[in-house]
Amino acid sequence: METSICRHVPFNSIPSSSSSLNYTFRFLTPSLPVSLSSTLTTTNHRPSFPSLRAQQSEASDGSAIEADSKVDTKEWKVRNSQDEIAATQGIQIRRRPPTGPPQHYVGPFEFRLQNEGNTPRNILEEIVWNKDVELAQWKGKKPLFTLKKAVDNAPPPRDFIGALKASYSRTGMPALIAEVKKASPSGGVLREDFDPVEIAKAYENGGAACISVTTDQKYFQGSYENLEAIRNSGVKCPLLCKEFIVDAWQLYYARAKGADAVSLIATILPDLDIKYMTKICKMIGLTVMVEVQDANEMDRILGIDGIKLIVIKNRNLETFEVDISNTKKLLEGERGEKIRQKDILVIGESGLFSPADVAYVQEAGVKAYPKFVHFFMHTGRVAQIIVGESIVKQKDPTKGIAELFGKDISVPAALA
Ligand SMILES: O=C(O)c1ccccc1NCC(=O)[C@H](O)[C@H](O)COP(=O)(O)O
Repeated sequence: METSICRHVPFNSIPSSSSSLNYTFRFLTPSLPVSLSSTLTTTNHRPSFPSLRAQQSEASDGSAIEADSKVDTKEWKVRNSQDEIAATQGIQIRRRPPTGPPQHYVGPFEFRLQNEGNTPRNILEEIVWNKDVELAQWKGKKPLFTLKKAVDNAPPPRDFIGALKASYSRTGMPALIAEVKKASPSGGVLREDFDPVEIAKAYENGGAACISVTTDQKYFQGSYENLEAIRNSGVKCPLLCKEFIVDAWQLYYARAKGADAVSLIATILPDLDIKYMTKICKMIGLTVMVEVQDANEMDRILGIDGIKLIVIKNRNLETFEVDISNTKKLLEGERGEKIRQKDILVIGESGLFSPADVAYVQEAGVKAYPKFVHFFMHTGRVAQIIVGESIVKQKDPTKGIAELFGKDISVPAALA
């Protein structure tokens, strides 16, 4: 193995409060999270910070190579500092492969084996690394300023939360966000004859409140074209763009393609990114939900102001294990109380296949209120669910919804 090194210090042992890291962070991004600072400037698969590059080139006595080397070093430190900040919040997913330091780097704190650890540790990390490469290509083709124009011309955002509440009030059962997805890493290809618009219409006819559309191409065989086609097809249900969002560019793109809502994944995104992305969503009219899978993530998100929708995932994205009691666990005790106080809507997600599963998550987080109060109370309990596999696999997804709920929840013709 090639080495540039004499001693190996594990990544986590680099002092996260080192002045060099803090300096780099402030220098590049006075007010934005590091990961978002690249939104406006990245054009290839490695974030290059042109303004910094320009400054460095001017500062060196005309030596472009030396300047490039310094910039590479700074970029490398910035990327690593991103992961360090995330790690302090319990985030294990590394946003990019931790490639070794640039050739000329002689760091004050660390020496490292080159290429060590450049294999994703799990499927989620692999998806995120791939997203980074994909995004660089997309951004090259559609820079942010062109997207901003497209957002201005997009069909107006619809009331995602209103649709969920209306459905729950109508049926007394969790409002369904029905997922249009062709394949998934855990389930493989779920449906060969996949017509996204037909499936979305079948869901709407079956009583879905909202529709989730997976847009990741490589792992879910989804696309933004599917999202756009459903939006333009006359389907009235508000649309969730189900993506692995790692960059604000994706928010603009989702809105431009007609999305009404997006989901942010706490397993991937540090708090600062979530706060910043939430602000952007508000600006462009997207409803935000944040997905959590454990108590630490739930506590982090409950500490962020302005989050109105929390998705509790029953599938561990790192291991694929499904455990629907996760929803119940995360709503117990003080957490449940805080959710009620903050007026947050909870969505149960993944692994729901039967009326018993739906009833189980519906009961999760329920306090001992009289039944008629439950009927009007959306917060603090699971009054909405996201379901993909169990209904998309059915020959007739409309019937699939009735089977999932154990009854017909479609909107009566007189109300439609
Ligand atoms: O579903 C997967 O295999 C998967 C793997 C890695 C990351 C995310 C994954 N799923 C994303 C989703 O959000 C699911 O599509 C959603 O929870 C619906 O789940 P289900 O009803 O079990 O299809």
